[in-house]
Amino acid sequence: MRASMRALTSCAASSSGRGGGRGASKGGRRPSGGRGGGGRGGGVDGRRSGKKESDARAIGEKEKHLYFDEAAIVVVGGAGGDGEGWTGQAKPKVVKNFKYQWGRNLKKYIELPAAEPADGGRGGNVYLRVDRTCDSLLHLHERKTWRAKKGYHGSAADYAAGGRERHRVAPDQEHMYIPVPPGTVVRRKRTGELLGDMTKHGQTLLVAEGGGGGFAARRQQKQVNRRRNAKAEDFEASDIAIDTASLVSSAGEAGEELSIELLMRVVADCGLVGLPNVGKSSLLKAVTRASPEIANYAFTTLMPNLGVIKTEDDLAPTGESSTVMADLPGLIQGAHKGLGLGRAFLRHLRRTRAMVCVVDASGQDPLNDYVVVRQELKLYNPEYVQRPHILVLNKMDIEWAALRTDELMQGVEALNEDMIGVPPVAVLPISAKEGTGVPEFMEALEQLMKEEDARR
Ligand SMILES: Nc1nc2c(ncn2[C@@H]2O[C@H](COP(=O)(O)OP(=O)(O)OP(=O)(O)O)[C@@H](O)[C@H]2O)c(=O)[nH]1
Ligand SMILES: [Mg+2]
Repeated sequence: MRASMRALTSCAASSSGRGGGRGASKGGRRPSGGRGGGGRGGGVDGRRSGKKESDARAIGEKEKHLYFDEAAIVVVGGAGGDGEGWTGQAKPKVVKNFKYQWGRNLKKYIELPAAEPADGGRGGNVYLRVDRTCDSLLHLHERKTWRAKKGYHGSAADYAAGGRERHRVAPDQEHMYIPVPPGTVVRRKRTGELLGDMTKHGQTLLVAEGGGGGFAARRQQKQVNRRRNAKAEDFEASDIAIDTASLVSSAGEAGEELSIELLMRVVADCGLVGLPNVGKSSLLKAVTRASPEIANYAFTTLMPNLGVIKTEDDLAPTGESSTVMADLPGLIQGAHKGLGLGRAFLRHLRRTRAMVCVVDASGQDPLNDYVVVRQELKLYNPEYVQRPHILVLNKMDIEWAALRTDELMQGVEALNEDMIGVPPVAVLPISAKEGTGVPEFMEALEQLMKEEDARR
């Protein structure tokens, strides 16, 4: 598995639909699914009254983490183009007869029949497409409704086909592709029905189909008439316009419209969990090329960071078979109920196969910290504490932490399954800052992932 390093850029909406630059007027609304964060009110709703502020800004830098992994949008397929109305203007075309020779019984000019009115083309479909350079759903908050292009009308058939030839049917419109990050789960908003789970780069999901084009026909021609009328019967009577020249043509169908909810769960092999400020991001930095923000205060990390574990010779530029590690925001007691950043990111562990629990060995009570983290994981999802994990005792460069290593190791052994779930496969004292013990950690992790692969 591979993943690109996290760079906080919102992916460009590579849609081919009309009005790409138009911001939605009502976007930026807080997505449903009510998350905690009661204390940070004011931001979005307060700003909504602000005049023409872009929605991207309305979300506010600080509140990005509330929105980065969920979004609700409306997708609308393009309407079909209308069938061509018979205007009576199309006249038979008079052209020179190239077979004409003087003296032979051939006409000098011949008449070509008038052009048939053309059917409308199909409207564009709306697809979601996984893009690995995309790392959040933030860009979907900038625009609420995603509408694909309308189909060409029958009258534009020859223009749309780009040639001088007259076409009986206008060509189909291009489709719209909305980029989503790997690990996006898509649901129908009203019913919650699962529409797709998108994990692989390039994977597409059709979410709204474009409408069919309208038909065009002339009534006077008997043969055509029978065929055309049969087609036209598929439509409501009110859709069929009969003009003075007794033409039967129909308007294009409306495109499908659907409200969908998108939810992102990062795709990673293992997740880093622990209380805030214990050095999770520092460890990610030490073992991958990722460069997460590191600072000496709680909740430095607000959104998951991903990194690919460096290989020994670092010879895997394609990242094949490398392990992807996710650094998550810090957990606190009550996180399973939504405290801190709570449930918002606990779901990102869903796809991981293994975990790394980091505790600050220089802290007041590292063993208790470890139990708190395991309990929170268990309360959120009992299955989480059944997955294999490595316990990392970090900040061993601090003297008093190093002095109590043995005591901590023994303490861990004494913990029972009720408190921590399955025991750790390894307990490793390291210093993420200075790099001591990091090679051993990488080895243990590689071993663990190999075993996990073998088990599958
Ligand atoms: N002495 C020492 N300090 C460390 C070590 N690892 C991390 N730190 C420091 O601990 C502080 C927190 O580190 P982070 O990596 O940001 O911790 P975190 O767990 O990601 O924190 P949150 O994202 O807030 O949950 C920073 O000041 C680091 O420099 C270590 O091995 N030794
Ligand atoms: Mg961090």
